[in-house]
Amino acid sequence: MGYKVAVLPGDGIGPEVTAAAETVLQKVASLAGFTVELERAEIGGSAIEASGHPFPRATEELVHRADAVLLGAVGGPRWANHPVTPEQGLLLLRESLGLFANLRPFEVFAGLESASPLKRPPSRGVIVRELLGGLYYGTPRGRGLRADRVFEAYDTSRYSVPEIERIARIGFQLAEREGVPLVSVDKANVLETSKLWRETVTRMADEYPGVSLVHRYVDAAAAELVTAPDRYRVAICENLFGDILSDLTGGLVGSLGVMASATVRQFDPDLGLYEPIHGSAPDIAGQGISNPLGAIGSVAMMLEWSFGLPDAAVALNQAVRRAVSGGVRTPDLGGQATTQDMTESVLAELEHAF
Ligand SMILES: NC(=O)c1ccc[n+]([C@@H]2O[C@H](COP(=O)([O-])OP(=O)(O)OC[C@H]3O[C@@H](n4cnc5c(N)ncnc54)[C@H](O)[C@@H]3O)[C@@H](O)[C@H]2O)c1
Ligand SMILES: CC(C)[C@H](C(=O)O)[C@@H](O)C(=O)O
Ligand SMILES: [Mg+2]
Repeated sequence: MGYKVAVLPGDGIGPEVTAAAETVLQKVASLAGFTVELERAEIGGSAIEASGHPFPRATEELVHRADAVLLGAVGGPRWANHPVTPEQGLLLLRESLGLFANLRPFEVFAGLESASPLKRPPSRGVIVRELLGGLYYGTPRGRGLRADRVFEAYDTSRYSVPEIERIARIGFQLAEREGVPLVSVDKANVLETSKLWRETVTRMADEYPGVSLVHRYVDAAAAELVTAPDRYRVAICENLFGDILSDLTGGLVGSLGVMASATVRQFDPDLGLYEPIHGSAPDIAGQGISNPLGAIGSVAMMLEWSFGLPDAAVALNQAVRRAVSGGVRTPDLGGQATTQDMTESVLAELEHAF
C-alpha cells in the first residue's frame, strides 16, 4: 500500500515538530510494510512571505490530492497585523477540506503523572470539537463606526441542525465504541445556538440507547474538567468551547506539547487533517527544544483514521509511551532533552514495537 501525505510545516516550531513526525512516519512505514510519499507546501506566515497569501492555491491543490494532511503550526508576532493573518490560512485550509470533527484526546502518560498539576491526574478522554462553525465562520463579522459614531467590532455564531447532527453523531459513535457516557457541553442557559445544540443532541439520544447522555454548561464543565476529569471520556462541543477546553486538558496532562489531534468527517478511513493542538510557540522557536510528541501522536491518529492501520497506531503509541517512561523529557516536561533526543528515543522504541 502507498499513501500520499501533504506536509504543511508552517511557522515557529511547526517545521521542527513536523520534521520529527515525518521521520517517525517513514520509520513506521518501513516497519509496517507500506510506503508514504511526503510532499510539502507552504501555509501561514511562511506562505505570506513566499506568495503573499497564507493559504496559496498550490497548497490547496496539494491537500486535495492527498490521503492525509500533516500540519505543524501557524502564526507569530511578525504577521499579527498583516491584512490576512496566518491563522486565517489555517481556517481556510480546514474549510476547504470540509472536515468538521476535530478529535483532541488527552492522557497522562505513565511516568508523567508528576507533570500534571492535579493530585489525581486524569486517565484519558477526548474533546470532540466542532471545527467548521460557530464564531469562527459565522457572518456578518467586521468592525466599523455605528450610527452614533462609536467604533465597534462584531462576530456572529451560527449553527444549523445538520451541522450539529453530524458532530453529535461522531460523539455518540465514539461513546458507544468506548462504552462511556457522552458529555455534551454548551451554554444553553444563554445562547440561542446552544439551545438548538442541546435540543438536537437530546433528540438524537434515542438513536443510541446504549449511550447515556449528560449535558453540562461550559463554565461548569471547565471546573469539572479540573476536579473530576474522568467524567469526560467523550465530550462534544462547539468550535470555540472546544478550542479552550482542549488547551485546558493540555494543562491537565502537563504540557500542550504532547497534545495531538485528528480532524475527520466519518468513522471509516478517509482524508483527515492531523495537527498538534499547540501553536507556533514563538518563545521557544528555533532552539530545537520543542516537544514533538503532539505531532508524533497526530501521526498515530493518521495511521488509524486515514490509513485504516489501527495496529500500527497502537505500536507507535506504545513506542511513545515507552520512550517517555524511559525518562526522555523536553523542557516543557521538566527535562533537558532536545526535539531530536525525544524523536530518536521514539524511533529506537519503534524497533521493538513491530
Ligand atoms: N494550530 C495552530 O497552528 C495554532 C494553535 C494555537 C496557536 N497558534 C498560533 O501560535 C502563535 C503562538 O500562540 P500561543 O503562544 O498562544 O500558543 P502556543 O501553543 O504556541 O504556546 C503556548 C505555550 O506552550 C508552549 N508550547 C506549545 N507547544 C509546545 C511544544 N510542542 N513543546 C514545548 N512547548 C510548547 C509554548 O512555548 C508557550 O509557552 C499565535 O500566533 C497563535 O495564533 C496556532
Ligand atoms: C490558530 C487558531 C486559528 C486555532 C484555532 O483556534 O482553532 C488554534 O488555536 C487551534 O487550536 O488549532
Ligand atoms: Mg487552540
